[in-house]
Amino acid sequence: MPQILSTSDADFEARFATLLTLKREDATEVDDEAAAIIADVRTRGDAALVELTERFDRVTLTPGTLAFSPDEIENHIAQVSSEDREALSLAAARIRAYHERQVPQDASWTDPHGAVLGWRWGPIEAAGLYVPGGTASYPSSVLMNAIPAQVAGVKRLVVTVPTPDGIVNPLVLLATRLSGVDTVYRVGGAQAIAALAYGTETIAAVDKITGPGNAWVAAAKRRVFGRVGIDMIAGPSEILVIADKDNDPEWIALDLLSQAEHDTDAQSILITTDAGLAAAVGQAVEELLQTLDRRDIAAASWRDNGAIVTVADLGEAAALADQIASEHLELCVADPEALAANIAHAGAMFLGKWTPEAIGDYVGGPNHVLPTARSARFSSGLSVLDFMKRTTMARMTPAALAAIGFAAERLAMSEGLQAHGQSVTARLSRLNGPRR
Ligand SMILES: NC(=O)c1ccc[n+]([C@@H]2O[C@H](COP(=O)([O-])OP(=O)(O)OC[C@H]3O[C@@H](n4cnc5c(N)ncnc54)[C@H](O)[C@@H]3O)[C@@H](O)[C@H]2O)c1
Ligand SMILES: N[C@H](CO)Cc1c[nH]c[nH+]1
Ligand SMILES: [Zn+2]
Repeated sequence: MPQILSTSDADFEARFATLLTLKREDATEVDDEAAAIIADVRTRGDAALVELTERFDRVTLTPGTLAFSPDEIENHIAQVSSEDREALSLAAARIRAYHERQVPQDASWTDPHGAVLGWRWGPIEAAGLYVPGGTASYPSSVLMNAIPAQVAGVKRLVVTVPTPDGIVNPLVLLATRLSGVDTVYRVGGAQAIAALAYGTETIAAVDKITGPGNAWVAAAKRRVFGRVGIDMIAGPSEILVIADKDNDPEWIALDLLSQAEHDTDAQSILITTDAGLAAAVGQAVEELLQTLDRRDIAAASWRDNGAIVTVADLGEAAALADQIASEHLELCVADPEALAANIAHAGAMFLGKWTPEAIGDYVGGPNHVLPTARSARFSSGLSVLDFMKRTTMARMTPAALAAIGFAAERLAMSEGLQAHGQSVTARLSRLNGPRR
């Protein structure tokens, strides 16, 4: 059974606080396991990758077969049906059009003293894109990672993807072709993150790692941050649906299950103002669960991490939503824009009952690599900006230096940093002659 809560319950606060801690995403044991895997890959490189891939994905590789060869890629792609090609191309086109609007502008201006100031944007050089593949395959995640990177102008794009039992979805490889990926490595989990961060004999280290994954992937990304950049913590999926009484319980139940079926560590929560809808959705979830191929995963996620919360009004719902800061937030209410205006924290919002979260997973256009485990309180979904850096620019003229340099001298003196101050003084002296 999922958690059944009401804000009118005497123990609501305590139970809600527990709900916020249910996900295993940052559990200590997962973190310890990820740390051990990273240390192993750092020490033993390819040999560790080969061994860990055999242990976790049941695939026997050699350093020479860690990467898909161009011929293998072509042979897999040849199997893709025209219907699947068309669907993937439509998704790619919409994702590209959305992300092209994110390209930032350089800026440059002359201030009143004549100093030229501004900033310049440029791409990072090499990105490692993690594409999950442990229990499901994610061609859509290839597009969501690689298209913003390509739009940003990243020079080297590599993908790592686990291939359990040696199986790869050919659409994953087609997606890499559609989005400018240079190399695809069949490695997953914390070991893939370690290889991208530290490099091995075969896999060259990258500057930044992006992409979603399970709890081990998320923990590994946390750990390698600093050695390389990371986009965010994009761990096991989450959905929060806020619904009023005018909803079809089956639609809401399917939306909750759409994220529960990703992972036993996923989390699906319904907040509703209507007790009748709460009960009907609870029942619909139980019935629909039985029809899903991935019912074992979805049932475990719903049972262990799921919740149905009844609230007095949408104001209460908004306040709880900000605390949950869910990866996905569906607003199935009469005036979703008004409710959205009251909520600050969510990875992505889906407005109105005709916008199922799954549209955002595939073809909406916005990115589906999104912050989880409450990190939407301080981070955003993947974008072109994640693959770019901003460098500030400043050019002083003698007049500008003469006008503002004295303040730098004073501040340097107060910090006790003599060379700083003198680097300004030396120039001012040239302008004005030595000062007494
Ligand atoms: N937040 C997002 O933006 C987003 C987007 C898409 C998918 N996801 C999430 O991605 C995840 C995909 O998970 P997945 O498992 O299918 O694929 P995955 O590729 O993330 O993980 C598979 C790998 O996990 C490692 N692993 C599994 N069990 C382990 C263990 N006991 N110890 C150490 N390592 C272990 C293995 O190396 C395996 O190759 C799901 O949680 C899904 O919800 C999140
Ligand atoms: N819902 C996932 C993000 O949490 C993304 C995805 C890809 N395919 C299906 N779903
Ligand atoms: Zn999904």
